[in-house]
Amino acid sequence: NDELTALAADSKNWAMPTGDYANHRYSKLNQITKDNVKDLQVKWTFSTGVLRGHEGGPLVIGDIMYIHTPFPNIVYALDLKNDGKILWKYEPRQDPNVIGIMCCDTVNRGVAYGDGKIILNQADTTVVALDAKTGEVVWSVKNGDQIDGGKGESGTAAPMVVKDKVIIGVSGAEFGVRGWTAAYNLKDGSLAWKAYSMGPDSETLIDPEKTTHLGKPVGPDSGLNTWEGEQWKTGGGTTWGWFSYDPKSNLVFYGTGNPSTWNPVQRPGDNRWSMTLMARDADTGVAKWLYQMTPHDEWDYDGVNENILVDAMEINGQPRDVLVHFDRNGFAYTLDRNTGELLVAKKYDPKVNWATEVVMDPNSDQYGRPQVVAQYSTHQNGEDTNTTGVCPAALGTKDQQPASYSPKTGLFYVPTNHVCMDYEPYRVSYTAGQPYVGATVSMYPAPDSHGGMGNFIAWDAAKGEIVWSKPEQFSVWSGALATEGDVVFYGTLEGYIKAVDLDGNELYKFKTPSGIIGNINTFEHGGKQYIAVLSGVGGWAGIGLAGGLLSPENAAAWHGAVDQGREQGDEAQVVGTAGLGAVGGYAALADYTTLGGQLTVFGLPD
Ligand SMILES: O=C(O)c1cc(C(=O)O)c2c(n1)C(=O)C(=O)c1cc(C(=O)O)[nH]c1-2
Repeated sequence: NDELTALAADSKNWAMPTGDYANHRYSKLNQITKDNVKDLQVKWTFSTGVLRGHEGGPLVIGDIMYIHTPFPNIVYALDLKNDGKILWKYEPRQDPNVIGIMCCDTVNRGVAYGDGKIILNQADTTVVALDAKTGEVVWSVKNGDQIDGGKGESGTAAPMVVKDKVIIGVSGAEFGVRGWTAAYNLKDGSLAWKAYSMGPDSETLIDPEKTTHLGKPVGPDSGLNTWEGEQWKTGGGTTWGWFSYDPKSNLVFYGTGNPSTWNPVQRPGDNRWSMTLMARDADTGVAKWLYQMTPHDEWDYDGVNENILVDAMEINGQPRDVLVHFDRNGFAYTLDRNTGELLVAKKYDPKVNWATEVVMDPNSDQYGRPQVVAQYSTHQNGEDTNTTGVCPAALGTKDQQPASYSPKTGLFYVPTNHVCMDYEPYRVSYTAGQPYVGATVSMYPAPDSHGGMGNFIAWDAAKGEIVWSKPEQFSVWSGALATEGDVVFYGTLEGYIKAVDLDGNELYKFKTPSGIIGNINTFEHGGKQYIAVLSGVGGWAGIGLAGGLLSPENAAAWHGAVDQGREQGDEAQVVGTAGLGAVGGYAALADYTTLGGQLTVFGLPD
């Protein structure tokens, strides 16, 4: 999309949720520098009027800022010439029952702009195009199934506009949804293509001869033959993360999530193509290459995290056009993005213990596969056995919180989790629209470390090495921003926005009204650079606060809803394992912050 490419290239704007097609989240703006960032002041604020977790961040196009909220997914257009005066507001009417089928809070990761329209992917999976000037509905399509009597599909992912299409993902692997990605025509919302994560080739848009996995054709019905019977029909592999796009190859990149259920004993096989990086032609949806990072997942290590595209990265003395992906499973992958060749796969947290390594020898029959440590194999330990001390926890060394890449330093700045877990699989039966989880999880800070649950790190993706690591008390659940002013920003679950220098030294912090799980953005208006962020604690890590689950009564209700069919334990155990294990792990957050959606805009003194 030429208009969008031009808008994104002008650093005054923040025209796409991901900053640019390459997902760099880097800005060439350089008025705010490592020397003056300590002087930052709050310029104006805006309450969204909505509680619960605020993910994503504002878009800025010219004089207008667009922000969105979690359910009910309100969109505001704010006037930058007038301290955020409301130009228009759009509030969709949605069935509130959708709240009950969202696994990890009622989040939404942002709206996209294209062709004079703002595209919203609603919780109930309706996709709406709004006139960017007036907020009027231009078109609206029902993307997923119906909530009542449906399969449990919901929407949280940010759309990406590519050429004349908008790419949309789906959530619901905790409900046995079979994941897919759809492309709609930007003009009128008609469906251009839809590609399932598993199933027959005609539905996965996989060409048995031309689509490759680690350089080899995948062969017929590869999305069927690593499943038992019809299990692929409830196979998970949802697509709720970030998209990236390379105009040179016309490929769209994204990852697929966990196979359903979380109980691995119940679904033998590699469960292709869950946990897979996918490169698809933007016009047709046909897959060029696939790479499954975690065959037969046993830990809920969804593969949906962002793919950051870097041109001509020097690897072993050779320039390669790469894709860099920090997976939930604790390995950071560097691949040739044109061929899917695996170049680097290294742990980005030294505590990762479920696998020793990813095999890099193309001649080995284990090529590309993580080498699982038997002690941490929840499958080998079996149903109703608690596998303890697995690192990372189910929410991964990194979850949805996107990293940033600085072309200036050649390094990645990565918000991470430093959390381990106990995981006990149990048998579940599938009922459409009902939870299909199949494991009880509890989480805690990585043992024998700094005691905190997060680190903010700098990563060298050519070498596969941590350059520096800054400990944080809680997981860093916000997206990072790197800038040409040699400052890197991120937010914390307690609510701080923090600025660090290129060595990770803290230069500035400010406590916003609620925990930050949004992504930090920057823009220029009236000749001045600003920093903008949404506060509003929640997401999976903050579900105890967002879902009100910190009391035994509420936790039991939630636990009962999500872990249906499971016997309840004592009160402490119920709270500890509620919210799919996050409530107990992040309980101390309640000492620092509480709910509230707010935008804060920072700038230098006049
Ligand atoms: O499997 C799914 O469909 C699905 C959906 C979502 C979501 O849409 O938010 C999350 C997850 N899984 C998930 O595994 C996860 O860790 C997670 C964290 C968050 C969040 O926003 O904090 N969402 C989700």
